[in-house]
Amino acid sequence: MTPRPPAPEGPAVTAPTTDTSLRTGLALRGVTLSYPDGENRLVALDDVELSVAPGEFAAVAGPSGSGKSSLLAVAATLLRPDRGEVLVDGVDAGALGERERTALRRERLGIVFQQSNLLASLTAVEQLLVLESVRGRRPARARARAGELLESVGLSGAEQRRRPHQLSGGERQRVNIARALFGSPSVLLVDEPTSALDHERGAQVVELLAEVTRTHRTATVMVTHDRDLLGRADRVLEMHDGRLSRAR
Ligand SMILES: Nc1ncnc2c1ncn2[C@@H]1O[C@H](COP(=O)(O)OP(=O)(O)OP(=O)(O)O)[C@@H](O)[C@H]1O
Repeated sequence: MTPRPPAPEGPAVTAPTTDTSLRTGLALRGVTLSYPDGENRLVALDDVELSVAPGEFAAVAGPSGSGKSSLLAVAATLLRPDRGEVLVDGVDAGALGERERTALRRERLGIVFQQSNLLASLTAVEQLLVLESVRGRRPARARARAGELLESVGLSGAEQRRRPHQLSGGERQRVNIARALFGSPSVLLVDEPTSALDHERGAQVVELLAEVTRTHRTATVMVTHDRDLLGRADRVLEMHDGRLSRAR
């Protein structure tokens, strides 16, 4: 009997999906997620299908408790689904070990959380540069890129030198977006970006997200319960009891 060649090593990067629509951007296929609930389990995501292409801005709306944050946590590879696949640029996150998943997250995902999690003691530009100690880009280059990114989200040189408490809620959210873009992610995941903002500031942040999706070619998913903010999205999806359907 002829011995078989050894199986290729390493993450699923070496074995991308054959479906070309899933090779770039984000895809969730048949994703089901449940949480323990007493004797039973509460189904938070029920057979969810979602593909978002590079340069596409998808918004997910839905009432409180419908599963929006769970969707983002699974897409961010922070929670493993019970069933189904999460593909980032064609890489199946479920096939990766913990370390490789962390690397995937760092290299390909940008995440903007609902609560601004900026570090109180750092200026806006330092919020981005602190990530650099992990990535090892040359300091002068990193500083220049951080400055450019912050400028592109509308923060002047003076604002870039301020600490979070010296910035408005909208400005802090802009820093969060610039920080998420700093690693040049393929996928941008945004959780309720406007919950701490008034309507006008909220609309400006969503406009910015639409713009960065175009210029950075990210596959962007924003979840929100604010229906007034959906106009700028290329596609709107509706979440209800863990099921995702297209609204427009
Ligand atoms: N860690 C957990 N353990 C148990 N149940 C959970 C957990 N996290 C969420 N749930 C439940 O799962 C369902 C979906 O919650 P999820 O937070 O994803 O909804 P959501 O649409 O983001 O809600 P909101 O808009 O209020 O943030 C809810 O019924 C919630 O109570």
